[in-house]
Amino acid sequence: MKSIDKSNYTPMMRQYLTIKEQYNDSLLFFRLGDFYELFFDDAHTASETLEIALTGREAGTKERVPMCGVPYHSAEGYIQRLIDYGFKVAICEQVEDPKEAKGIVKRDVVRLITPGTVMENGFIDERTNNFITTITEFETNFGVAYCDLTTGELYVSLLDKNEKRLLDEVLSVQGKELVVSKSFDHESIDTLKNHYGLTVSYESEISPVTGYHNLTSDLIDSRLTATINRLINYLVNTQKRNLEHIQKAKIYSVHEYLKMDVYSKRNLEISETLRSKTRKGSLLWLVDQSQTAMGGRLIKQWLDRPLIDKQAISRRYDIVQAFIDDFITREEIKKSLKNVYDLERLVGRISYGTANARDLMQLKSSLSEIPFIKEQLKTLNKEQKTDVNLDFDTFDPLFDLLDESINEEAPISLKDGGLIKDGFNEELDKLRDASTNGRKWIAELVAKEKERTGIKSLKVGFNKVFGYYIEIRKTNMHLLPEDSNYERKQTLTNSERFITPELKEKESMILGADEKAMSLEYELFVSIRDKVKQYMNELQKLAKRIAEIDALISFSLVSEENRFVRPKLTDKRHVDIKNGRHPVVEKVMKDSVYVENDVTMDGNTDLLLITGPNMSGKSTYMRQMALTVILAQVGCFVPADSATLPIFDKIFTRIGASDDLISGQSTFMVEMLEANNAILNATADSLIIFDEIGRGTATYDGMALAQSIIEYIHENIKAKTMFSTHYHELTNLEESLKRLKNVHVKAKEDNGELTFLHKVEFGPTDKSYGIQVAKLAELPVTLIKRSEAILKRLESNKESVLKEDDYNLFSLDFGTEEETALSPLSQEEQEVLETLENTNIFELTPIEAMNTLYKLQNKLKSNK
Ligand SMILES: Nc1ncnc2c1ncn2[C@@H]1O[C@H](COP(=O)(O)OP(=O)(O)OP(=O)(O)O)[C@@H](O)[C@H]1O
Repeated sequence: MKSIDKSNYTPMMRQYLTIKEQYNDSLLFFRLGDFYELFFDDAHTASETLEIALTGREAGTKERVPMCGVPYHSAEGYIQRLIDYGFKVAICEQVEDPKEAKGIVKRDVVRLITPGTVMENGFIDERTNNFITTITEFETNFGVAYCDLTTGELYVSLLDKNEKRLLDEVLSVQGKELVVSKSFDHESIDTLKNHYGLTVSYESEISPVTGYHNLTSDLIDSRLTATINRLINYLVNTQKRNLEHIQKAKIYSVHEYLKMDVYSKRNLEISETLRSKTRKGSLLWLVDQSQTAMGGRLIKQWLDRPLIDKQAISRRYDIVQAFIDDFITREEIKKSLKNVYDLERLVGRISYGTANARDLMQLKSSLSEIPFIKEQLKTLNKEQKTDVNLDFDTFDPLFDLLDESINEEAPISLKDGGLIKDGFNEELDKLRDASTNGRKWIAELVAKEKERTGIKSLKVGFNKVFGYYIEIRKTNMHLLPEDSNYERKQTLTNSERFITPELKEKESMILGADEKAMSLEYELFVSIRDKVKQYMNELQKLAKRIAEIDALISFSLVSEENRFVRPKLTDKRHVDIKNGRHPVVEKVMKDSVYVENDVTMDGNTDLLLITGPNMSGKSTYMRQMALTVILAQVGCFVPADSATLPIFDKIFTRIGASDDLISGQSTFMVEMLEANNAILNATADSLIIFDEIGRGTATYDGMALAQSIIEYIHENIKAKTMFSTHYHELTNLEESLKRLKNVHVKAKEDNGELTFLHKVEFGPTDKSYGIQVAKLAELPVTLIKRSEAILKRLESNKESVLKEDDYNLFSLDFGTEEETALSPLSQEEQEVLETLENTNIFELTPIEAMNTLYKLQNKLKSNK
């Protein structure tokens, strides 16, 4: 907002402007009575985004100030919408009692809600972490830290100073917000902001914040500490409260995990599908059958960071196997887990001070299951020789405390009573008795007065203006004895309302007791909540253990349901998958059966060159391999009859549609950049998957590039590589490259009808069947015939290159002579012919040729 001369404004507006100056990049929700109001530009933005009316307010100046507002009690939904759009919202409240205010009521921002700092339950997906990330630049490194404020998890790492890796890491975390210093001026920030819509916030301070020293006390490297401090400073400054639940920072290194760049993760559809961006249809969707939100979040984290440590992977296999073998125990634990709530986020809310009585009830319900789960796991460890971590408490005293104190039917509100059980606190019981006795006295009074006056319809009511009253219908007024000590309070159309001194006396006793009880209940509740807080670290540990058990049970369920097998991890560089499947394609196939395929790369084979018709299943075969490796390295079983696999260090993929990772680049350029990335970073322990690399340029260029990339990998990198291509000429490489094998996906042609068999076999394919696929796509018969004729000519030509005079454009036969003779050419038809005449077919790639034909055909169709 431009700087404004405040002197012309009313005092309230001046107060607004002063506060707004400090929150320039946020929408300021300014509390006025029962509304949060927004002014000036904020009002324009909010009214457009929220589709609410834009009004104006007198503010001392000539023109009214633009304004819009939302009721404070329903503000949550509006705030959520703004946060979803990537805005930040500063909540400005009255911070003193208006009755005590001298002049204008003091107001201040009590909290800044940003996409990475939302705590509210309904705002965020319960099965996804809400991470906020930070980057700090050092001489030779980037420090990266991220935190989920709702669960308190905190991670930190040092990366080599490489922009691409930095971008990859930040995108891998899938944070909702990024915090950097204002001076952090790197291209990747623009990419993250503009291309990926990440909210970027600024925090300069990296000196330690008081009270949070323990988070970094284990860190020896001052760069890690500085990185974390920036994040903690930002969180404390925005939340303006104690964030005790943030856990000690966990140091990680990207070298401890299977590396995949963001492009590969997206293309392999690990946590969402490429097209619809939904969870359904992704690998995560398939393997997440967890019972708790914590388990769900952990599976997502695992899929993002598969392991490379054989022992750690095998430990997970052992537990998955144990849960398959002892499915009775698994079912028992599964049933128990259904009653376990999101402990991590509950603890977050307890520490944050926003937990209500229902949250504590959820905690109690969760704790009630823990002793049983622990017993079951103990037996599992003993009988199945597993290594499930049992170093967690069963929290008996905490359970007892919650059980004695919190009312099972407690309301959400903390101020209206009903939170605490009878018998928990003597004083509360007394107050409740007083209130109950008072009410009993009133009930007796009604009976007594009815009897005395003979008025059957006499009743006692209550309203906020004058409390308890006796009500008598006007038609019965003559029955009221003269000596009644009734004092008239209100006359209605049909009745009169009275009070009596005794009634008022009891009333003040009841109301006094109620009020005292409610505030005592609140005090008791807060003190119980504070007691729970003391168990915070232990509860967080419990949450971790439960999440792991839940995730491994999920793997066992998925493995059993989908016929997955335990992989054999080998130290040799062998891949031997028998009857492997693409787990997600198989799962969603309804009418047909997935054709199982082997992947065989023994110690002497590094590259599989895959040929086969379009649509035969080349990409699916390669994706199947990548997903199998990922599943194996997260500790899940894999979709095959048997699988022997090495542990891969990195996966590189270039599959399918063009990606928009690096904006402003052509598909071919992106493809080359990705190929280069793989070539520079892959090792002999990596897996490279290249789908038709080189197809995006002219045939000979593409083929030459594809061949040299294959040769380079074969000679210099020796990574296990799957390379699909339509350049059949490349299959000859098998003769010269010893560690390359041809495989092809089979298809069958009967009387010109093509059937895809999806079966992968050794050897090159004999034909590409491109024209048959075009036929399946129902291109016009005349066009298909013409391409068959051209193909024949090309195939009969030994040099496989058409000479100009082999190919007379004017002999094109798209219709009978009579048809063309009868109708003179329209303008469109004329243009089609001219384009054809002027097109140099020898400069076109097959795809460009298809596109050209498609456009021409559309032109002809539009002419009809
Ligand atoms: N093993 C299989 N069993 C059953 N169906 C399969 C199998 N593999 C692939 N398919 C089906 O065939 C379709 C095409 O597969 P895919 O995209 O892998 O072909 P492609 O050979 O890579 O094609 P193109 O060369 O045109 O890119 C898939 O959508 C899938 O439904």
